[in-house]
Amino acid sequence: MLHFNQFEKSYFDHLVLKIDNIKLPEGIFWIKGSNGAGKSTLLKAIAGILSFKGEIAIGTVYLKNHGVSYRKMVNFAAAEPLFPEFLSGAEMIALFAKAKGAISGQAEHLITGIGMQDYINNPLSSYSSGMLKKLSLVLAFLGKPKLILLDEPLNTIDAESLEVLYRWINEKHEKERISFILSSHQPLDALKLPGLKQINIEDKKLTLNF
Ligand SMILES: Nc1ncnc2c1ncn2[C@@H]1O[C@H](COP(=O)(O)OP(=O)(O)OP(=O)(O)O)[C@@H](O)[C@H]1O
Repeated sequence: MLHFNQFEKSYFDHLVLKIDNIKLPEGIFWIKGSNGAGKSTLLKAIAGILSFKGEIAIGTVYLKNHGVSYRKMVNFAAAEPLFPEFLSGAEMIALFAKAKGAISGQAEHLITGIGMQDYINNPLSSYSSGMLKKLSLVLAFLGKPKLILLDEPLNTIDAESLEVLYRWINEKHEKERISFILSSHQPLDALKLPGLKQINIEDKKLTLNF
């Protein structure tokens, strides 16, 4: 599904990650590594929002050569999402829904599914960190991506929303064959995500533990 070839990411002279040649199959992956290991860096590179050396591709669609088509296939929720404070949640979702080609009704289904309907029209400046996190999750599920990247999705969301998130991931994977890469310092519940596979980042390298 996701192919890395001669991938290297450095910040100035500091090499963070080097992946010679790895093909990740379809699935749900938990990317693990200590603080500063490079998890967010990798997710941002896959999302196409960080420069890097080498190639990342989904099938035959290369991020560097087919940027628009590639980015349509990849959705990303940042660990600490930042949004324009003057917009409402509904306006933010409408923008993303259009950009991602979401079908009619999908956004409303996600908003009510995760319980945001009571404050969806309020300005984002009034949102708590958990409310912003839920918004970032809704945005990540919009459209029809092939891959959804969730950086620390468990941070700040309540137990009820976590159950919704597990259900959404399983449904999307089973029904639409969408793959997921999640980073989390908190343990992910393997019973609630059957087939969860682990990836490790250690010593600037990626190891597939499956
Ligand atoms: N914008 C940046 N400029 C310079 N160095 C950076 C930048 N972003 C990250 N780094 C460095 O890259 C390395 C990997 O950082 P990254 O945020 O990807 O780690 P992480 O595994 O997500 O960490 P954590 O578990 O603490 O969130 C760290 O050494 C960090 O200092």
